[in-house]
Amino acid sequence: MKGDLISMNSEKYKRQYFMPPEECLDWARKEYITKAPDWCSVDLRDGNQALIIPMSLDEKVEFFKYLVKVGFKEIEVGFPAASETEYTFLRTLIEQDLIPDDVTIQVLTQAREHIIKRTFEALKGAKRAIVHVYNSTSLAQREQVFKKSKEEILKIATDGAKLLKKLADETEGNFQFEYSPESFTGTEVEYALEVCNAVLDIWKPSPDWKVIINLPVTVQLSMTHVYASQIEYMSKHMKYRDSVVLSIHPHNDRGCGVADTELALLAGADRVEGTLFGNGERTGNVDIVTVALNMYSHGVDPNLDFSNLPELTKNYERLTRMNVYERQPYSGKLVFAAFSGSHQDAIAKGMHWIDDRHPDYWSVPYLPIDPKDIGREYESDVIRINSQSGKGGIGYVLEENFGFHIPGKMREDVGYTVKDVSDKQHRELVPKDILDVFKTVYVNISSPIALKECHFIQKDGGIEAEISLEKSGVDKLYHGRGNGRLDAVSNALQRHSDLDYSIVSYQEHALTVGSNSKACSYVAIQKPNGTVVWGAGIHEDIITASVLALISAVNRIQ
Ligand SMILES: CC(=O)SCCNC(=O)CCNC(=O)[C@H](O)C(C)(C)COP(=O)(O)OP(=O)(O)OC[C@H]1O[C@@H](n2cnc3c(N)ncnc32)[C@H](O)[C@@H]1OP(=O)(O)O
Ligand SMILES: CC(C)C(=O)C(=O)O
Ligand SMILES: [Mg+2]
Repeated sequence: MKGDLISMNSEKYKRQYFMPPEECLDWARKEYITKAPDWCSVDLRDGNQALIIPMSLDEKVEFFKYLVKVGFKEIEVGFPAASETEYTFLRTLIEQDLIPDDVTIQVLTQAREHIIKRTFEALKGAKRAIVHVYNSTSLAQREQVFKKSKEEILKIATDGAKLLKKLADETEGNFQFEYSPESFTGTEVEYALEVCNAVLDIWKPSPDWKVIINLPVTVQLSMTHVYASQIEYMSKHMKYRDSVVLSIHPHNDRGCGVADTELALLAGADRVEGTLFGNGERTGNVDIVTVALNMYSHGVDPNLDFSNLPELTKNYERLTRMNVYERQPYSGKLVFAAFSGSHQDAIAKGMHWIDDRHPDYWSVPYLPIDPKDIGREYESDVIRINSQSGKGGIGYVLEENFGFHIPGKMREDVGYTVKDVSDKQHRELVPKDILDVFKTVYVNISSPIALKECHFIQKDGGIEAEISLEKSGVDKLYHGRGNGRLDAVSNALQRHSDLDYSIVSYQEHALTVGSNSKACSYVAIQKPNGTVVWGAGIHEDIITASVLALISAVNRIQ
């Protein structure tokens, strides 16, 4: 029942897409994408046309170079008839010989005579180019924008195709053609096929001169399986199929750009047009970084190099004035970050498992790929500490950054201490903060008792300790005897005070990070009521480190 306050009304909507006329579900039986498609970046065209401030000439040149560096072999560089900058950019690429031999540029034009002519003018001197022509074919565009019949819309496409052929014949250069029935997802599938086949009949492609037919998700109107079925239908029924590169161009209106791309590849698509980080009209074009790295995580080489994704992200943000969302797959600042304790624990154990067993494949819980492969750092990107964190993650930070191998039981104690600081201060703690907390609370604690000196002699099969301690500004000597040095010191301490405890844990190791000449010891003492208190000591001398750890624990009792 609709209440007075509800102003949304789903009844005003109906589905605007068209299912293919026969069942097309072969794609559903395929499990994963087994080889990289041909990639075409449309950052400099579709991405650029969606920016608040389109890129300047210099910015486009710089962006083009990054796309080449990433490994794109086809790059849609613009809509040369759109503006002076677009035109000049294309001329700059050609005249300054900025296009590598293994890269083909692509330009977009509407199927309108003067725009196609202007496009060919802009292409003069290009050794090679893909000329991409489009017109809208959807029911909505036919009825509302063009007010033309199906036959008239088909004629726009075929007239455009004829003009491309004519001008390409008259212009020096190696031209490949691409046709897009724009707004394909709102077009009756059989009609889209008829238009594409009519264009192909004009171009008459061959295996040596293939034509690209691009079936865009201009606007995402359906669930992903519908698009997959549409692509499968088009692939099965398209004429000259062996001479056609079947391309897709998903947008992301329903948030399914990546899913559409992946299922369309299963359904027979050969080529993907998209952008870095999913920039593009409205909700964007498909994010090629995500599709490529999804493939990579399945063990398939995407043929694109994202090994320094943080740098690419930074340059992209600078040049487009857009922000990459923190949770954008692979590239977002937080996408490898684990704040929560159980995730951190599993990641830390997984990383040790990888290190210890040296497996030749990656498998770490919560990390679908190795962050290092794309230039991310475990230390700063993965384990991040706040009040949701746990002993595993906090111990991992202290170990990886500062070399402390804190005993398992002590980790729990340190974990609660550290997360409590984050909780009270209501902020994330960086590794240096965590080190500060650890040192302030546990290490070389010298109040109320401070160690001044300590000497040992071996006597009558045991060890005698003489320790000089300062308490309340007064130095005093204490003597004790035990089986070992620590035992002797502990007995000295207990004989001359009202302290009552027993040592229940002792561990030590060399500190290999930061200072390689120091040792760290950890001591746990237990009071008669069962309470366990930990202390740590750091010193050049391993014995002194252990005495400092004991005194730290004793001081923490008081
Ligand atoms: C889905 C996409 O991303 S498609 C790419 C869209 N990108 C852009 O449009 C960016 C660049 N575009 C431009 O700079 C301009 O639109 C231009 C230079 C191409 C054309 O500008 P203008 O001549 O001012 O016309 P405008 O863009 O308003 O186009 C409207 C006319 O083109 C027609 N038209 C639009 N697309 C097409 C097409 N693909 N084929 C044929 N005619 C078309 C419209 O029906 C309309 O015709 P009308 O004048 O008879 O009413
Ligand atoms: C020009 C076409 C391919 C386009 O950008 C779209 O349909 O989204
Ligand atoms: Mg588009």
